[in-house]
Amino acid sequence: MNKKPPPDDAPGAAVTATALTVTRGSRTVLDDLHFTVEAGQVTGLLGPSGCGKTTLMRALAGTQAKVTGTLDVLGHPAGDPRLRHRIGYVTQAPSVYDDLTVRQNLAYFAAVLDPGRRATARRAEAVTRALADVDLTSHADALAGQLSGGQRSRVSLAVALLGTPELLVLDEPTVGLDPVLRRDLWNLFHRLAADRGTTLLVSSHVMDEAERCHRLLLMREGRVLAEGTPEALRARTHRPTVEEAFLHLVDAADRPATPPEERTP
Ligand SMILES: Nc1ncnc2c1ncn2[C@@H]1O[C@H](COP(=O)(O)OP(=O)(O)OP(=O)(O)O)[C@@H](O)[C@H]1O
Repeated sequence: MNKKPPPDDAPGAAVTATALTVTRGSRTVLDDLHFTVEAGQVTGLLGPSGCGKTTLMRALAGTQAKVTGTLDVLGHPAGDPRLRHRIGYVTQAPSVYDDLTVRQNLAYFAAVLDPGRRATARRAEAVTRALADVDLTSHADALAGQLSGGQRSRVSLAVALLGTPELLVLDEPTVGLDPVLRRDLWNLFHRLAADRGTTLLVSSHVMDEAERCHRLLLMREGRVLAEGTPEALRARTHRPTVEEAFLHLVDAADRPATPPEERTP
């Protein structure tokens, strides 16, 4: 699994949320969230479908309307134009051009990020590196439209890696991938954190992916149920797996508060 421990001299929080609330339509979809995402670590954002993971990621990337509270990202308010090149956000739907090859897709996005003739060599280098990062070098000349779903989502990830972002926000990047590709991607996430100091926030609704993360944000129904390392969550709940810890926390949250007269002294 290659889950290296985070460095001892971790540089603090890359993201800090205080009273973060988001409404969509008439619904409060994120309700008074307080959490941090530690810099240089892989943080898993886990919770059932519909709990608000995508909404939280959109808020971080600055693409979500009706956000209140404080959301500080790399020292700036979320959505600040200065963050544009410092964050890589990969949505669930791969954003690639089907009629271009993998390399042409990357070259196109590289030209948007780093335009001009003088940057030609730098762009070529960035494209080659991003292709290698996601293990698509051998498919560089294939049309994106002829790739499998997993390969297409890796092209999207490669696009996000072009600008060497400090914060990578990945919305369910391993959905639909076979176990070998899932393992390879998690290894890549850990290499990015360990070798480049990248901060990663990776969402998933598959609880077994939790064990691969340095830290977790467990969400449910628009709230953060728990935050911490997988080890701490297991220890706190006396459960052997994060999945069981999560279910225990859900049950505890659902249990009506014990009336005072029934409490043991
Ligand atoms: N455009 C919208 N208008 C109103 N409500 C929305 C809109 N988009 C999403 N929602 C609601 O917001 C809630 C959170 O959705 P969100 O997509 O953030 O959840 P999620 O945890 O990412 O789910 P999934 O794992 O299925 O992608 C859901 O209850 C959803 O129905």
